[in-house]
Amino acid sequence: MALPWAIVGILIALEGLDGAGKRTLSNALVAAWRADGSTVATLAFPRYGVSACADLGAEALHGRHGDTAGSVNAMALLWALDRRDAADELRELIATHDVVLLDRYVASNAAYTAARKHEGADGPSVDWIEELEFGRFDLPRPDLQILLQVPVELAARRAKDRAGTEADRQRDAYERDAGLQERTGEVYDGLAARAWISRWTVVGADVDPAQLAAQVTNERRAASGVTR
Ligand SMILES: Nc1ncnc2c1ncn2[C@@H]1O[C@H](COP(=O)(O)OP(=O)(O)O)[C@@H](O)[C@H]1O
Ligand SMILES: Cc1cn([C@H]2C[C@H](O)[C@@H](COP(=O)(O)OP(=O)(O)O)O2)c(=O)[nH]c1=O
Repeated sequence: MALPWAIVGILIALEGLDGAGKRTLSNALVAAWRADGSTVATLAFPRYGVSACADLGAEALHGRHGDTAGSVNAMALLWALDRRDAADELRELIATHDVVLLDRYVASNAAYTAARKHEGADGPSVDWIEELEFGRFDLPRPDLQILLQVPVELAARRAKDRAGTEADRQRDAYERDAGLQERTGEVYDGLAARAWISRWTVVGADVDPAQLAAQVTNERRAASGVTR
């Protein structure tokens, strides 16, 4: 039964290039919020090991499943179907936590799909993703999207170094494609500039996670009138 005083949490998506440091920043934000007494749930997309669509997408990016990876739209559909299957869980998490933090969300699909097609942030692929995921699949809209904006070279170096040290992190087709990463960064900048779907906060590699966490908490409390 839904409680009349059920929490309505804030849904935040963390976005950025491969190797930008999203997972690292996500961990630090979660630690800061929990230390402050907030309840936090996290989900990372693609949901590897949980969603067959996510696993198929990753396998395709490592050369399997014939020409699947060659189809920009087929890849985008796999990532989108993974999220569609997570929609109920997402709604449940939002209803029961102060903060729900997502490591990649719909904007990843918008940015990579547009970049693969050499389109901009106001091009047809971004509209297609919006209609597919927020329209047809009725996914919850984020309240805030955080773009971790780091130089493409830095993100690429980190992704490469990580592939050397972590056994399960061999670079995939997207990570090996420097041009794609460059264009994806440009689309992300454009999505943030046009406040696509929600408000965006753009932070750099030198972001102070504790400060960012406090800023979000203050804004959430101000918006909801919550004093705790
Ligand atoms: N602020 C940072 N300073 C130094 N190294 C970092 C920082 N953030 C991430 N890294 C390192 O860069 C690599 C990629 O970070 P990760 O958080 O896994 O990126 P993403 O999730 O965006 O792909 C990891 O090896 C991580 O340890
Ligand atoms: C979630 C998502 C990821 N992607 C891209 C970003 C990455 O290059 C790639 C895999 O996602 P990523 O989270 O980077 O997985 P990994 O930990 O294996 O690097 O798929 C999309 O194009 N659309 C999406 O919706």
